[in-house]
Amino acid sequence: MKEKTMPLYAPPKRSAESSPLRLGIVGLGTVGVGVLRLLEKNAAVIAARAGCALKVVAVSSRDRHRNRGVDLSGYRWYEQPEALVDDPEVDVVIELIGGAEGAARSVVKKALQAVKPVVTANKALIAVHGVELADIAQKNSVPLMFEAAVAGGIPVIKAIREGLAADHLYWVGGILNGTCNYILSTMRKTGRDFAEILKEAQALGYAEADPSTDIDGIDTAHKLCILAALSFGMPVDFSSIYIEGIRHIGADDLHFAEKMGYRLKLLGISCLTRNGELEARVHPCLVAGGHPLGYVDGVFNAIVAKGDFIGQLTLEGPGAGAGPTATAVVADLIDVARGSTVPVWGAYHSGGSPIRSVSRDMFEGPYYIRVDVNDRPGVVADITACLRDCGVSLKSMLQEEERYETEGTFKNVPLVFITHSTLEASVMRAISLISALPQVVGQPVMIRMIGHT
Ligand SMILES: NC(=O)C1=CN([C@@H]2O[C@H](COP(=O)(O)OP(=O)(O)OC[C@H]3O[C@@H](n4cnc5c(N)ncnc54)[C@H](OP(=O)(O)O)[C@@H]3O)[C@@H](O)[C@H]2O)C=CC1
Ligand SMILES: N[C@@H](CCO)C(=O)O
Repeated sequence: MKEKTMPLYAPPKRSAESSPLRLGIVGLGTVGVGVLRLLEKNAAVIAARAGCALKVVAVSSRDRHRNRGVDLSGYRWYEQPEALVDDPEVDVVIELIGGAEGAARSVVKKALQAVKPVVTANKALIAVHGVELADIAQKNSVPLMFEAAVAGGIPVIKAIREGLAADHLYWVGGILNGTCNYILSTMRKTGRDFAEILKEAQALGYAEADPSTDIDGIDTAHKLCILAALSFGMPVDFSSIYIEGIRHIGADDLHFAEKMGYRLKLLGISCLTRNGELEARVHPCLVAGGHPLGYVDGVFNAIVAKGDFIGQLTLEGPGAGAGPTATAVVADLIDVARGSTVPVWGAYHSGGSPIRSVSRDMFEGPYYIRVDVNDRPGVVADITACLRDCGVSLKSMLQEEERYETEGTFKNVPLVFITHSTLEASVMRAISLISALPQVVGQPVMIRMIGHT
């Protein structure tokens, strides 16, 4: 057995048992203000569970004069978030700025180097610089906590790192971005426009400062990177994760998916392959009816974990927004106050390079392929010949009544094919042959699928 490399963490020193744990918050946006409100409203229950009061003493944000709807007069204000770390009365630093670089990174690094516990909701930072930060935290025996970084209010990090600590997990993934799930499920239910629904998600405080981070799948990949690291006990190289967002998803594909008994979700999926390699990917995915992820709608997130002894476990709840995210941040603060901590990646190990995901050629599963064609005799035979030549087996096919404009005497119609489980490399080859057929209009659309379990 490997020697444990991380000494036990001692709770931050307070002047007396009864004295409060003193907090400094950098970033007073959706989550920062949510944390202030929660700490104030639930102060008594939080103190009872933490063993001491949690008291905010200092804050920092960009604009001192912005009305945030909360009274900040009782806190010391820092123009520079790094200066807050130097405040000797700040026991714990709470980073709620966001972003993998800039002030968020320098504040967290500085706090850990100063042996001040850090609580953050910043998945970008942990996914991209987690290895470096975890090394500092472990070297200094200081907690680096990030429950809020994955799936907002769902305590998934605690569940995986502590609740499932005894099991060998081999699959973990799910719906990890509230904004995308809100957009896709609202589009499906209302038929409304993508851009309009995105604006709504922004107004509700779900979206990242730059919402392309959400809709291009990057936020999901950040969270997946953290989940995979915790599930498989070692850091994951973020740059190796395959990422595809939801910009290209149109009403047609939502319609066909529904008609064929599937729901379209943006999923983050990570698993160990038959060869024991890591597979980590983010992409829109058709989920079969009856699958636990199929009916998770709106801003809700859900995570499925599979392990040798647990079997399959699903956690579902609000994945974004001020209230849910604040509960995760404050739960971490309570752990810090109690002096309880766990190794950052869930296992005591001596470090090592982050593991990389296999490439997309190796992905395996069923696929949905939509091809818009000029409806001439033999077109289906030509397409299925391409699939046959690439070793791709068909499970089902759908052709609706023609709905497209006429072109000459033949109409353009969408054909939808669902394949049996197959290698992505074969599907990509087949699609490139299909797109070269003269009857094919535009580019075929390919969407990955997962089955019932
Ligand atoms: N919103 C959500 O539902 C969730 C968010 N998160 C994560 O929580 C973190 C915060 O997100 P959220 O509250 O939504 O973000 P917001 O954009 O609402 O707030 C960010 C805050 O950081 C402040 N800020 C930005 N740059 C600096 C800087 N250089 N120095 C000091 N303060 C700065 C801003 O200041 P000012 O207000 O003065 O402009 C603002 O108050 C992010 O890491 C995000 O990914 C995690 C889970 C859910
Ligand atoms: N922008 C993120 C916030 C929660 O991490 C989301 O929509 O899920």
